[in-house]
Amino acid sequence: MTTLLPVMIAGVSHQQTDFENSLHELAQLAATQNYQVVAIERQMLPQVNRQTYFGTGKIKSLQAQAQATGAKLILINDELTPTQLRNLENATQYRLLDRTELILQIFAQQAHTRPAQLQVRLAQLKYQLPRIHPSNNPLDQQRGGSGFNNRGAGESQRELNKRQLRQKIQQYQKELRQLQQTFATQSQKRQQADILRVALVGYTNAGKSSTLNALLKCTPEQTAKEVLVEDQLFATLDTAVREIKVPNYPAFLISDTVGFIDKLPTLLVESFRSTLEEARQADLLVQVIDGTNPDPEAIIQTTNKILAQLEITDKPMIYAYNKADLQTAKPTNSPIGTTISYSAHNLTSVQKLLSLILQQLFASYRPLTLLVPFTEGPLINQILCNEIIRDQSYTESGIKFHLFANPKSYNKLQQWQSNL
Ligand SMILES: Nc1nc2c(ncn2[C@@H]2O[C@H](COP(=O)(O)OP(=O)(O)OP(=O)(O)O)[C@@H](O)[C@H]2O)c(=O)[nH]1
Ligand SMILES: [Mg+2]
Repeated sequence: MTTLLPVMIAGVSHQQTDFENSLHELAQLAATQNYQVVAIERQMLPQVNRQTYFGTGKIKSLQAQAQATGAKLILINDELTPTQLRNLENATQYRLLDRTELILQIFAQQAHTRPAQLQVRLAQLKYQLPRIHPSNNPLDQQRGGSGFNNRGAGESQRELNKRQLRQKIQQYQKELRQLQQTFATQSQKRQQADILRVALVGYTNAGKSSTLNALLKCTPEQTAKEVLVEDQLFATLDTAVREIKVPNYPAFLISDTVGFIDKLPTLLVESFRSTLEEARQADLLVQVIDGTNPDPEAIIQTTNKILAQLEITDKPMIYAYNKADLQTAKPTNSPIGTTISYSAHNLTSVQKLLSLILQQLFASYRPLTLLVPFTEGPLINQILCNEIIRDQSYTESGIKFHLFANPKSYNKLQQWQSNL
C-alpha cells in the first residue's frame, strides 16, 4: 500500500477569478505524487509579498495550521522566487515545494524516454541554479535524494555548486541536441513527403491520447500502434506521430504530445519546445478540451497562451470538447473557430470529429472532373494517392474521376479536365 504524505496547500489570491480552480488543480497535482492534502490556506492580497510571498502577518498562522494538521510539507500555488523560498522556509521552518517544483517532479516521474528525461532534467537544473547557495538552513540538507526527482538530485547541497550545475546543463544540452538531430531528420523527411499534418494539443488529461487511438480505430485498415492512455496528469511526454488513411482521401499525419496546465513552468515550456515541433509544423490544430471541466474558457485561454509562447499561432483550430458521455451541459460561449462535442469512448462521435478534421484539413482542395487515359499509369497512381476521390468510373477512353484536387497539382491536372 502506498503511504500518503500529509501536506498543506497554500496560495495568495491576487485578484484571480479562477483562484479556487487553481488551488483544486494544485491538489490534483499533489495527488499524483502521493501527497494527501490535510489543510488549505489562502490569503487575499493585491499582490504577493516580494520577500515572503504571503503577507508577514499570515506566516505565523500558516505555521500553526501546518503543525496542528500534521502537515509535513507546504505546497505553494505559485512559483516562488529564490528569495521568497528561502525567507518563507526560514520563517515557517517547513520544507516548501512551489508549483513549479511539484510539476517538475511529476514530469520527472513520467519521463520514460531519454529525450524526455533530458528535457525535464534540464528544466530541473535551471530551476535549481538560482536556488543553490551555501546555507546554514538544515532544510536544505533534505533536498538531496536520488533519481531525477529532487532539487538536489542525489548530491548533497554542499557538493552541488553552481559550476557543477552549469557543466551538467551543458552536458545534457549536448546529448539532447544530438538526439534532436535525428528527430529533425525524421521530421524533415515527413515534410518533404508533402503530407498534411494535424496536431492534437490541449490541457493534460483532456483525452488527447484517447482521441488519437479512437481516430485510428475509425479507420478500418489501420494497423498503427496505439499510444498510452492513463488517468494521470502528464501521461504523455513524448510526441507520437501516426498516419491516418481514410478511404478516398490522401493520407495525413496526426501527432499527440505533452499536455499543458495553468502556470506551466516557463523552463518546461522552453525545454519541450522541440518536442512540440510537430505542433509548430501542423496544418491544423485540434485543441482537445475536457468538456467536464467547470471552466473550459480558462483552460482554452491557458492552452492558447502556451501555444503563443511557443510561437504556434495563426493556425486553423478545431475546439474539440471531449468526454461528452460525462458532460451535463453543451459548450457555451465557444471561442471563435470550429467547435465539436464528442467522446473518445464513442466511435460514432469520433467519426464526426474525423469528418470535421478532413473537411478543415482539405478545405483548399478544389473540385475537378478528369478523364485520364489508361496509358497514364503513374499519373493515375499519383491521383489515387494525393487527391480526394469522390467517384471513379471506367470508360472506353480512360478513367473518369470526380475529385477534389490538391491546390499544388490542380494546374497540372487541368490538362485532363473533362466536361462530360
Ligand atoms: N469518460 C470518458 N473518459 C475519457 C474520455 N476520453 C478520455 N478519457 C479518460 O481521460 C483520462 C485521460 O485520457 P488521456 O487520453 O490519457 O489524456 P491526455 O490528454 O492524453 O493526457 P496527458 O497525456 O496526461 O496530457 C483517461 O482516464 C481516459 O480514459 C471520454 O470521452 N470519456
Ligand atoms: Mg496523453
